[in-house]
Amino acid sequence: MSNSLMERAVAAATDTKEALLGRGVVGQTGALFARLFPGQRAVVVADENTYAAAGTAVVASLKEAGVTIDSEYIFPGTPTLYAGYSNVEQLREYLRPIEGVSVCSIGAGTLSDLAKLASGELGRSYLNVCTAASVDGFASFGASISKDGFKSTHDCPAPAGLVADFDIIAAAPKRLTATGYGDLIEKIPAGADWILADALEIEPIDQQAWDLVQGPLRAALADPERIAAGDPAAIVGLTEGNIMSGLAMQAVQSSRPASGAGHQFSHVWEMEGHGTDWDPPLSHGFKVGVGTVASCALWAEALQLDLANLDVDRVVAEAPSDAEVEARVRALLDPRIVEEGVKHTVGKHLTGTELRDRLNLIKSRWPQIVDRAVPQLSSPEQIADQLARVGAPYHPEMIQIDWDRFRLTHFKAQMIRPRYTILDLLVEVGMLDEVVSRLFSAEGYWGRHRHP
Ligand SMILES: NC(=O)C1=CN([C@@H]2O[C@H](COP(=O)(O)OP(=O)(O)OC[C@H]3O[C@@H](n4cnc5c(N)ncnc54)[C@H](OP(=O)(O)O)[C@@H]3O)[C@@H](O)[C@H]2O)C=CC1
Ligand SMILES: O=C(CO)COP(=O)(O)O
Repeated sequence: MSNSLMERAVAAATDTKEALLGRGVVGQTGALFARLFPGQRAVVVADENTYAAAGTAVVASLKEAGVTIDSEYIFPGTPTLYAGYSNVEQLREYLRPIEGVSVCSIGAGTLSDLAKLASGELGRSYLNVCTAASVDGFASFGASISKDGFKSTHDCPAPAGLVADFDIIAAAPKRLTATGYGDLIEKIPAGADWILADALEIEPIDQQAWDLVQGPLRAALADPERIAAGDPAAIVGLTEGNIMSGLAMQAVQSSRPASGAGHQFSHVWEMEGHGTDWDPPLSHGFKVGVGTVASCALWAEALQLDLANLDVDRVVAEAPSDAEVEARVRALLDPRIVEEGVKHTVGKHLTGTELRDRLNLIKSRWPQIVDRAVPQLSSPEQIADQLARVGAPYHPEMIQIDWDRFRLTHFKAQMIRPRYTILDLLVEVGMLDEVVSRLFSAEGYWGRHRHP
């Protein structure tokens, strides 16, 4: 990636002033901290695993730059730290009485989100040293935290500074690199979801954010074998791709540029607690990867539909009422997340004239949507092949999601976020049931791929 693209991304960011990416840049952490937070002392936040990966180098660099270390706040390494709100509160209350400090956190997705939200709730900015290329959330504007069982992105500022040392990141366990690939590859169907929302005048594409994510995406995903082998050059692309996605989310203060229906599959499983008690826990990117295959399979079916000849009168007449939609959500979703689900699903459900107007727009714009979405998308077979080559799961069986549960996730995923995706289009045209049945029939993608 050109330096100028990263510079443009940081310039577009609202909170991040500097991002240092390169080999050995951990040694510049102290100088960066001193530039960003002049006169402040540092609270080093890590857990035992991430401290082992980079703690000594970070502390040495802070000291060398003359930064006073107020204290170290180290979460236990086992059980694996969870992105739960109680951990945010614990860290926030530790920090609250200490004046004149900023956090220098060391970690991957979970630790960085805990530091981000705890700092954000105190109105303080912070700096993160990334220990793996495992997520796109390092530079994003919000923190993905579970509160009362519902995992969502909590608004809070992104870090003022980021350090991504490729030597540290390349040495992280291989599963973390494969998980970062899973998070990144969903930007392919997420882009198609955004094209759809743009064409239907629901959420216009922000060209700058689009370019930051989609520009370097294909190159970053191009060589899964080299990424799996830990080749530093290939891991550079993956790290940059994920950080650019975070900067794009920051620029538009929304996860839209980086997250579509494929992510929603992952969020459902996470909110159901699937794999959170495994050792190691089932990662975000592994779930997102399987969700990406599912999303591309849905898109492939949708593109075969003749929506330019949609019978709008029939669809409006057969559309369910709000009460029927609510009953369906209540029947499907886990009790812990059902109220949020009802709010989002009923909130975006259209009836009557509003539905008619939307359907007429779908009908008239469908040829244009197909023309724009086709070059953006990959087939589910291609996505599964790329995930297999990087060493990430590409089939629900590989993450212990059984068949019925997987099929039902196609419906639940539409219910947990307000974001308009391919799932919402299929719901509005009254064809989600039919499309899912086809996918799971003997001829459909999942029928033909019953096992990995
Ligand atoms: N804010 C946002 O926009 C986004 C947030 N997320 C969130 O990020 C979280 C997932 O983050 P992810 O990075 O996948 O997982 P974790 O941060 O949980 O890290 C996974 C494991 O790797 C360990 N680890 C990290 N780096 C190293 C290293 N260099 N050497 C050895 N072990 C290491 C961690 O140790 P330890 O447990 O000790 O930390 C942990 O056991 C989820 O909560 C997800 O929702 C995901 C995408 C976007
Ligand atoms: O996980 C995310 C990006 O990787 C974002 O999640 P949301 O789409 O729920 O904001």
